[in-house]
Amino acid sequence: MAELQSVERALSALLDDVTPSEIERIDCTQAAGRVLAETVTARLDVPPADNSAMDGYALRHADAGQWLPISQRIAAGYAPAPLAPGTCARIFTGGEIPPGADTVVMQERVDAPDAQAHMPSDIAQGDNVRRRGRDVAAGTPLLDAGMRLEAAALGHLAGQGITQVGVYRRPRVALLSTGDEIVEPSQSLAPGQIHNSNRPMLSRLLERFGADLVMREHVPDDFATTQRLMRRAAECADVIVTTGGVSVGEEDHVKHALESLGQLDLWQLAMRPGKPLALGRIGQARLVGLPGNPVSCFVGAWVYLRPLMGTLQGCPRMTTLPRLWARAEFETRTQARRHYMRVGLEFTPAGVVAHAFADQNSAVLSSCLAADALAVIPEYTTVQAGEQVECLWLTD
Ligand SMILES: Nc1nc2c(c(=O)[nH]1)N[C@H]1C(S)=C(S)[C@@H](COP(=O)(O)OP(=O)(O)OC[C@H]3O[C@@H](n4cnc5c(N)ncnc54)[C@H](O)[C@@H]3O)O[C@H]1N2
Ligand code: MOO
Repeated sequence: MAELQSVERALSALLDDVTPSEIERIDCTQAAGRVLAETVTARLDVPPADNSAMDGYALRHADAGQWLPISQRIAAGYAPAPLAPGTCARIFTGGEIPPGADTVVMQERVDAPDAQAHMPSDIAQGDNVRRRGRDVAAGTPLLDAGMRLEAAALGHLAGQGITQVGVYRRPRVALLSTGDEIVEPSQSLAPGQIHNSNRPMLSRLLERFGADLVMREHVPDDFATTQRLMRRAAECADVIVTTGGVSVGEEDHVKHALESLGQLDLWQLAMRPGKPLALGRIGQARLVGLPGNPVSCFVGAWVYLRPLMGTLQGCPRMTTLPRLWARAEFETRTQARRHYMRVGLEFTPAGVVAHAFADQNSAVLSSCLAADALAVIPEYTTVQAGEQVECLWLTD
């Protein structure tokens, strides 16, 4: 039997000479979830001028403790006039501080019976003034290359009046589902058949990882068709993901087709689930051959496809999953394969607790439903309930 390869070895074989795809300029309205390919420098101060943090009155701090005539009214959106000495200005949240004023008093603290207002004396200079450039100063770095553009980053870009950004092209992925027994969810099952549950599950995970799914095909269990569809996939995709057909059976054609078209880099891993996982390449395209069992696909996607998508998109954060320690609410024992157990995490005041779904068989997709993390149980280890286990947090 072939020697089992470590997950680390497989990851380095998979990622070693992978470089980020080309850069494209896109509209910010289309940029959610994309990976920034350039450092963005702020060109504007945010806020662009000193403004009020409260509805109230703007004054010179030197005039605190006095009755002051109200010389102007400043709503947000309008340019103020300079503040006449010895007066105050009615001002609203977001209104620009008039030249000459340096402090705002919230209206709840002000007695203003008619056109005059009494300012309290216990105020500090600068109170309730949001200074120009407090959030972002023009000329400073705003966003770093390699970050995924999510809500706050998109808000920051808009705050700068930026409408286009350079991002890495999304990796093109071909998803091939092998197996004569596999039928679409819309079809009813004949004896021996099962529905294709891996395809929608992997499609969703790949989309979360930033992939552009350019081909989805069912591949029957014959060598010539497997070879033909894999060749076609290599022509249109950066990454070919196959499911099933990588084990040792006579109907497992993926490895042979891969060897005939390109090269098999690595096969047979010391991990559970996912032992027969195959890695290789056809021309420029990478191939990740996931075992057919749904849990092997789910775990394989998090452990291999996420780092691959991250590397292709120039996003270092996606190449590893965040790790945390949790108290095991279960017992388990491993042999020669490292076990990636699906666990739900409970965040308690006393720490994080990991609950494992009772049936951890690789054909039992139910174990992934409430999985927040993969508890990584090393080879030849016994875990007792109450012990700490290291978990990989399943986050985009
Ligand atoms: N003699 C041996 N047999 C097996 C070994 C072994 O070492 N020696 N390894 C076992 C392990 S571990 C795994 S994992 C499986 C993986 O085999 P394959 O990758 O060739 O996958 P298939 O046989 O095609 O399918 C496995 C299982 O998953 C079901 N499946 C496949 N595709 C889908 C899909 N798209 N949606 C839902 N379910 C799917 C398929 O019907 C099978 O039940 O091999 C073991 N055998
Ligand atoms: O390696 Mo298989 O995925 O354990 O069942």
